[in-house]
Amino acid sequence: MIWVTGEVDGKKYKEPFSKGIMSRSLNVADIGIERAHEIASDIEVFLIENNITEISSLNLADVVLNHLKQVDPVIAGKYKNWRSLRTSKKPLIILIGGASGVGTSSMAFELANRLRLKNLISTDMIREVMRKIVSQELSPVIHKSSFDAYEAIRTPSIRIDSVIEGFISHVDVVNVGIEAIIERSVKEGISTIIEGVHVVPGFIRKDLLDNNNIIMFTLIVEDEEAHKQRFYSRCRQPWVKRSLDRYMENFDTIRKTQNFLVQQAEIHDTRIINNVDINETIDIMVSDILEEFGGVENVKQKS
Ligand SMILES: Nc1ncnc2c1ncn2[C@@H]1O[C@H](COP(=O)(O)OP(=O)(O)O)[C@@H](O)[C@H]1O
Ligand SMILES: O=C(O)[C@@H](COP(=O)(O)O)OP(=O)(O)O
Repeated sequence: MIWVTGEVDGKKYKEPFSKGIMSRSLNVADIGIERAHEIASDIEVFLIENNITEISSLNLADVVLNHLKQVDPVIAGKYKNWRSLRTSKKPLIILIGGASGVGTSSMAFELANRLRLKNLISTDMIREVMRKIVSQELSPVIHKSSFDAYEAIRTPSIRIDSVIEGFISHVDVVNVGIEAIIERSVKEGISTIIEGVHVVPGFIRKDLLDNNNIIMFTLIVEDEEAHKQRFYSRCRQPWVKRSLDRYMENFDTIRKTQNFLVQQAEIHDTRIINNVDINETIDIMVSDILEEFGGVENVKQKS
């Protein structure tokens, strides 16, 4: 048996070396699960051949890194960045926004798996809690969807486009919940992914964005037909209760919200990803995250 030792809050721990845990951590460097298993086995053989029965997690990471450098320097670089990210003193907060149907929940789930993050929050759920607290009379817009909130606007229209006005009023309320989750994640030191249509560039308080390891993505589906197709595929799943007709009837307003999200992302320098291929989207997100935070000690470097 090979033991891996470590220390948390001054307390020492010891656990058996597991090829499963190691290959999952290697997968973060984007090498595929089979290759990750092979490398984990190679590392085990190396430890056995060198009569190592106990190794600290830090030294183990060095063994892995040295091995990866011989196998593939690019993978070694990604693994190194990932290690820095894991040892960062600030939690990582990933925000994924995009109009209804573009794939924010699917991509957030995939990303959580890839980065081994356990805290995944949907803004639809934040909104649902808010709906129980804030009556329809007080805030009619949050009792609607983001794309038809304009139907609930009571005040005289102040913007040329009422759909966008409704969208802004709707998001503005849910955004309070998003900020609260960011604050709590920072306070507790928990890395978190927050996803949904309510993640809009320019809405989240600047001080929160500036002082923490926060990265935001705006997902889009450029092609209209492909975007429609996403609703078909979502509604085909037997457990999904949302009606396809409702999204098809509101498709034009959903596209308008997407245009607004793109505008906001451009103004606020947020990465826009055309979410066509799942793997490509994940690769872009992971590489942006590693690039932005992989090499830093704790807080994002400001230019
Ligand atoms: N890159 C992609 N390629 C193909 N299908 C996708 C992709 N991203 C998401 N989907 C599918 O599109 C549908 C809508 O995705 P979902 O994550 O529910 O969107 P959202 O949360 O943004 O409304 C789902 O059936 C999902 O499996
Ligand atoms: O408000 C909105 O645009 C959608 C967002 O959810 P997703 O389609 O992104 O999951 O919520 P809905 O009211 O349709 O349940």
